[in-house]
Amino acid sequence: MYKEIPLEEALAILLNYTKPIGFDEVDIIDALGRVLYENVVAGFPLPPFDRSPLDGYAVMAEDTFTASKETPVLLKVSQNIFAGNMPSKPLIYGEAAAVATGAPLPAGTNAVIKIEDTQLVGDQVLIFSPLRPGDNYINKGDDVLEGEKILAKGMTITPAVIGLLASMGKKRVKVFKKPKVAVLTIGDELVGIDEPRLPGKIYNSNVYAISAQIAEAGGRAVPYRNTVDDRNHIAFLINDCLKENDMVITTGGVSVGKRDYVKESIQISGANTLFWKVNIKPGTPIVCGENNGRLIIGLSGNPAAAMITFYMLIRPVLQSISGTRQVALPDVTATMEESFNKKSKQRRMLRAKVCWKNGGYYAVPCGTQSPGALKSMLHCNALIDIPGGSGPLNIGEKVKAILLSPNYVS
Ligand SMILES: Nc1nc2c(c(=O)[nH]1)N[C@H]1C(S)=C(S)[C@@H](COP(=O)(O)OP(=O)(O)OC[C@H]3O[C@@H](n4cnc5c(N)ncnc54)[C@H](O)[C@@H]3O)O[C@H]1N2
Ligand code: MOO
Repeated sequence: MYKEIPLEEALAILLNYTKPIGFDEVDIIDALGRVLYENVVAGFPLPPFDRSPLDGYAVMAEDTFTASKETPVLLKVSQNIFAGNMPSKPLIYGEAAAVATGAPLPAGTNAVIKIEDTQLVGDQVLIFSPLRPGDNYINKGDDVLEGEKILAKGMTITPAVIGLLASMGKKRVKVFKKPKVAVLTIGDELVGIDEPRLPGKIYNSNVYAISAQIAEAGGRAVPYRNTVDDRNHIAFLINDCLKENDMVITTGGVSVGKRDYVKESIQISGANTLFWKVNIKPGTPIVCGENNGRLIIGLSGNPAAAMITFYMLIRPVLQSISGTRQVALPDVTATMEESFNKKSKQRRMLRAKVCWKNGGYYAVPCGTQSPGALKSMLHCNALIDIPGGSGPLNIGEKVKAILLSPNYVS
């Protein structure tokens, strides 16, 4: 006999099985969205030399103190330095060096004047405005110091991280290995999207939606062809999947129907059952087993229920295995903009659209809340976490809204 357990307890059980599984070394161009497995210390400063931020003239500011439009200062142009070239000699009083944006500055320079405030006359230049030491001068190490720890293990790789790695001359980077997750969809009624859909049959959408959620959570989905309701065959497939993958997710066949075999198949496969049923609606009959530290998680076949329990229970597990530091989804207090008329005997995750307006978050339930209604997930960017035993929600009521992704809130 299994006891329905709270969501937090189920998550705590699963998080015991989230040891990272090593690292991959990838080209930085392929590293976007991955999680850094190494600390990165700057081997040299950025910029690596004192440089000009402007096209203009490198000068000694002291030479320009008296310069004005009416009484310009005349300096000899001693050299031309383009970006990528080194100065041929140091600067001395009375001289200027023509410099391009990004060019290294010659020793002796302490300021740069932009070309618009000068006029070239033969091999001399008229300076029309005064400079202070340090004006338009970028010091070596202005951005990054040599020996500075610029990137830390556990950071998600963003375009800026990739840029920094490249500016350090790093072509390859160590990233947490993505867990390989097998997706096994179960049900006599299922057909693949490349097969004819005979009467009574439905297309297998879970394999696609769940695989996409796995990718979004930092895993590598390994979709299997849907399988029929056969307890021994499901047990065989679970074991087969475990040979090649770090985790198995199944959908369908977890409730109390005559052909709901997943609980039994987990046992036949030799795995230990960790729990069956979590106090959350939709998705209550979720079942979880473990074999040699690898999880087998059986989700409801109902497409919306499966997606919601994935967000609440599997996403944090995959993120944790793939090295991401922030595991919990953020939640905000939102005001109900429409009512929700049902009572919630069990804890309920209500699909909703949350938006920010007039200085606060507002929530509108997303249409039908039936566990099989997939379209209601379309505009859903949040789940309203309604405690068990709650009455209907009224307009204006404050609720806890779990944001599925901050990027989804408009
Ligand atoms: N007598 C009871 N019946 C049910 C109970 C209960 O407590 N007593 N629990 C209900 C709850 S809650 C849920 S949730 C569902 C869970 O059902 P199963 O996980 O066993 O899923 P199935 O029956 O296999 O399928 C449910 C539904 O989803 C469709 N489905 C299944 N797989 C897919 C797929 N890959 N792609 C798209 N759609 C899929 C399936 O055809 C069914 O319509 O049980 C309740 N019943
Ligand atoms: O738990 Mo289920 O409410 O039908 O998805």
